[in-house]
Amino acid sequence: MNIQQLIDDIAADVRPYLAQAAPADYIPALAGEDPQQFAMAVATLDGQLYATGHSDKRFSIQSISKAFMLARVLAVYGDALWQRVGKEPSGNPFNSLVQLEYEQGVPRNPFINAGALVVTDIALSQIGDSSSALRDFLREESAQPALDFDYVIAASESEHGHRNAALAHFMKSCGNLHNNVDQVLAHYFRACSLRMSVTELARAGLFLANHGASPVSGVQRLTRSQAKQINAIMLTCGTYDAAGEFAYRVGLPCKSGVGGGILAVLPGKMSIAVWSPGLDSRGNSLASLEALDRFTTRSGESVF
Ligand SMILES: NC(=O)CC[C@H](N)C(=O)O
Repeated sequence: MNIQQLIDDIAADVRPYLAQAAPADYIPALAGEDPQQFAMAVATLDGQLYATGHSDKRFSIQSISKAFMLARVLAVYGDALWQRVGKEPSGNPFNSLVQLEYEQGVPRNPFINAGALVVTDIALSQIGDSSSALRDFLREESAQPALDFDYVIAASESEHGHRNAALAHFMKSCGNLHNNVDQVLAHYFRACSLRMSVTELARAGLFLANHGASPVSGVQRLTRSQAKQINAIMLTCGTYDAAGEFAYRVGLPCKSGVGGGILAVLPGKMSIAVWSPGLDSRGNSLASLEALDRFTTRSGESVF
């Protein structure tokens, strides 16, 4: 398979979709991204890196940070995590409040916002400065020491983050947040604001493709079994209430973010990152989904 040719063709094919979607506007600092941008990168376990489009442009990774934060917390805290958050698909939007009250403040999974707030809370208790630890982790895993937060985006989200604050306060009232609510929210928003390019993201995802062992840093980040667990949760919950459609069309564990990025993992082979800021109605990048669908369909590669 000629991966470079394939992703160049895909970049051309998805161009019509770029005009059909708009960036997230509930975080005002994200709304200004030009929706005509598209980038895709593939990092393989045999050390190759392929890229097309605006592949050096850094964007806000938003909820893709949830996959890395979960990896950090699972590594240090282990299965005790699952007493505080579930691992079932929610079937609801990522910022939904309604299920949380029925289920006594225990979020369905770590990839909806409520679940990520709990994971952040555990990270604060176990690791300390959870957002800086995540930034340092991603600097190592992308071999890019200059990666950083976007403080403007973090502040914009903090100012408008009333839903996340509602989720966090509700969970605090149920006893499922142990740290100060404002502190948890600040670390969560900062982690979401991290800026990375698709090439950096594809490289950073390689430890998930390589059964927990990072070919970039040389560190065993997760056990083989934990890497399988995270990939499984990405497949079933990583794209919220579109996880069924992603499994059907793409057939890879994926984690999306409202910045327009999606990280996809083909265990044993490669990590793929796609970015285009325009979102569909469920908060996933429209062109990135189209690109991943074409990638697995044309290459015949998927977990199925
Ligand atoms: N799906 C997302 O990327 C959501 C992340 C965003 N920071 C939020 O909390 O709303």
